[in-house]
Amino acid sequence: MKVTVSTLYKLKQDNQKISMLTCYDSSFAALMDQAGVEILLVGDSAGMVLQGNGSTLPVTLEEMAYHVRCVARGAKQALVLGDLPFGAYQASPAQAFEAAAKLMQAGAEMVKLEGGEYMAETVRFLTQRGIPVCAHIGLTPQAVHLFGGFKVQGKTEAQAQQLRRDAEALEGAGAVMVLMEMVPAPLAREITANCKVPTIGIGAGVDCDGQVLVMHDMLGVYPGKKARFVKDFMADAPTIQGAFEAYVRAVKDQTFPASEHSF
Ligand SMILES: Nc1nc(=O)c2c([nH]1)NC[C@@H]1CN(c3ccc(C(=O)N[C@@H](CCC(=O)O)C(=O)O)cc3)CN21
Ligand SMILES: CC(C)C(=O)C(=O)O
Ligand SMILES: [Mg+2]
Repeated sequence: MKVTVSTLYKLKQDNQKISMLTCYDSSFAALMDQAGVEILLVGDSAGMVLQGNGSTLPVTLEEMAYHVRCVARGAKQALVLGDLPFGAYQASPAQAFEAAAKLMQAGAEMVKLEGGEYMAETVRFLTQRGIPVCAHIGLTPQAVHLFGGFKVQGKTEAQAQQLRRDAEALEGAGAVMVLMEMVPAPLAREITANCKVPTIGIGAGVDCDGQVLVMHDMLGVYPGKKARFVKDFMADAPTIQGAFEAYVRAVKDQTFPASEHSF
């Protein structure tokens, strides 16, 4: 059955975990779709794992639209989530709408943007105009140069309080999903409990409503530094299809992420 926003709400209600992987092309999209991955995130991580840059900042909206078109052709059941790239949405709600519309026309069924409370106005602008939005909080990689590296967020009580406010404001503005990256597990658990919409974690512990990994990381083919939250599912799988299936199983039965993958 086609995965929709309602499917995701129902999974949260029923305490069933949601699996998400990044995907950039049609062949992998078909394999992930077959393996039962509910959401294919066309991530701006493409700038790192496909293009070889040291950050996600060089990725353009046109490049993202191209990958969304590729993935949308391979995805039959999975929901296609398109990442808005750096510089395409931060200037104003109107700029964000134009960029989001391009990804929706390319085949995205939801868009993701990075930022906390300060992006609530933009989230409201998009959702009021028919575009489902996933809000990405915690470590927002497009702000890597402000953070001074890909580091855990929300470690001090003041930062934790800000993250709680971020999730609340974005949900209040109409975000249909909240993604938390590099957030201490107990804080992500608390935010998830207080969120009506599903939360997805990466380096945010096992108690989020779902998990996401970058495909190249979980297949063990990314040559860069391996973050703590990464597990190589290819290590114990006979095929790539098997690795995708093992990932979905591990997310569903909550054996991934383990404490060694969490902060
Ligand atoms: N291949 C890949 N995987 C990703 O998960 C990913 C990307 N690229 N590109 C965009 C962002 C950047 N991300 C990253 C990149 C590195 C770390 C990392 O090395 N973290 C260390 C330091 C932790 C700390 O100092 O707080 C770690 O041990 O996890 C984390 C997230 C997550 N995203
Ligand atoms: C790491 C995930 C959440 C992402 O935003 C991406 O792959 O671009
Ligand atoms: Mg991204």
